[in-house]
Amino acid sequence: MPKSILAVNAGSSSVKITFYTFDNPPRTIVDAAISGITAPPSTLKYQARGRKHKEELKEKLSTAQDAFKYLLQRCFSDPELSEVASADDVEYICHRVVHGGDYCDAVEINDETLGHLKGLEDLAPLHNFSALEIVRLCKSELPKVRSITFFDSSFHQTIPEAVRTYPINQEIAKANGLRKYGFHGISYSFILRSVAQYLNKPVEKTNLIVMHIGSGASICAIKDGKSVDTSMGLTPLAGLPGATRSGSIDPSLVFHYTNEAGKLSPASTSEMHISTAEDILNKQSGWKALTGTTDFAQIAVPNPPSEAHKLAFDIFVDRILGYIGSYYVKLNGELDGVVFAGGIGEKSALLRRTLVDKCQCLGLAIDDVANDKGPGDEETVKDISKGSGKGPRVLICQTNEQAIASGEIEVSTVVLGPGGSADLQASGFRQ
Ligand SMILES: Nc1ncnc2c1ncn2[C@@H]1O[C@H](COP(=O)(O)OP(=O)(O)O)[C@@H](O)[C@H]1O
Ligand SMILES: CC(=O)OP(=O)(O)O
Ligand SMILES: [Mg+2]
Repeated sequence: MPKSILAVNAGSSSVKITFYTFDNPPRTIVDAAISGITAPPSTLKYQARGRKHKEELKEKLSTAQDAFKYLLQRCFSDPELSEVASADDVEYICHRVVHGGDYCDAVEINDETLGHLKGLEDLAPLHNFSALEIVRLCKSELPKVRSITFFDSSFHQTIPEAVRTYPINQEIAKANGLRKYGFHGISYSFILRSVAQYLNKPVEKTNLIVMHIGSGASICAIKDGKSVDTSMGLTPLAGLPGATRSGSIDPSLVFHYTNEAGKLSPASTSEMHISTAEDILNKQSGWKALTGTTDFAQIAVPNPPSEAHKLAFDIFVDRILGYIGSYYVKLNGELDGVVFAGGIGEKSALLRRTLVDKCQCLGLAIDDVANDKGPGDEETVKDISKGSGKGPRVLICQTNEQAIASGEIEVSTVVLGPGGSADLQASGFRQ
């Protein structure tokens, strides 16, 4: 029987997996996701062969690894999916890894690349550790299957030097790799391709401001099909606030928060060295600190349950507007569209309307009916702009980071060969 490709996306609050056929082009066999890992009970979404299923899970899945094991078992034990019954049916596992340092391309996992990636774990404390734990699990429990890692940061290698450089001592900056990397690049790559196709424009002539806003939130300015700026930085902490992240703050705040903040966190292990300050800003801030919930669906409501919920909403709107204004100027006002994506961007009509109403001076306008309805299940891109087509479009894109494995997006030079015969050496994987 032909083998399959498994794609894994470990986000900060969710794990999503998709099995694809190893064909050209690949077809989806099954999509399964667990969300709400940081706000139990977790929810399972499962979709295969036209069957759709959603359930609240009784099992306590508090880590990405537990969620991944659960999802894998669920797919392998589905009697209707004979083509993915065990690890023997899988040719490759494609992992989304958030921080890839200077890697421009995907890499195949071996002892050397795994060692290199381990060195980057501290730079994405909510992500790389979990993703690499899944990589390690696959290595030990599915040893015959080759693992390929794709990086969120690769898409942003085109950011100009003046934008990616922090104004600090450059010897120290270069020695320690201290620069803006940017993340959510696998998603931005998928969105760029999908939106360019939708607008009937060549990718290399497409100019967009894209928001990927979920538990982690970022925004990206894309000029002529290339990332020219993005709100996240050295780590995914910079820029917009998120479910548990503060986003950008005055760096000096760390020294005034508490004199304990510089110490290593009690949660630090020999695997992960994160300071109390990093723990507070990454895991104990954002919506959780302001309102007690990490679920933005409880915040983005017409009548917020408390002043704190309203404040959280207003803060998010304020920070996003700041970036839209800045990126509009950086793109010289030459904009094909503003795109909403990610869990919040795709689902919150209220946030989209509030933001677009405040961007009228940029020529943006929203169609309330289309906005309230949102995209249909099979609709990757939906136009929610008001008006005849003049001015930048306002779009929703249902992003798909697992599509890294489908070969449809150009995260790197990697091409999974036709008919399932991938030649890793020739196709640009570093081994
Ligand atoms: N209807 C909704 N309105 C507003 N926010 C929502 C809604 N549904 C889900 N969300 C938000 O989307 C987040 C998940 O986004 P997602 O991009 O899937 O997660 P991750 O960052 O883990 O990849 C949830 O934590 C929740 O805050
Ligand atoms: C980079 C990042 O924050 O990812 P996620 O939104 O999946 O947590
Ligand atoms: Mg995500």
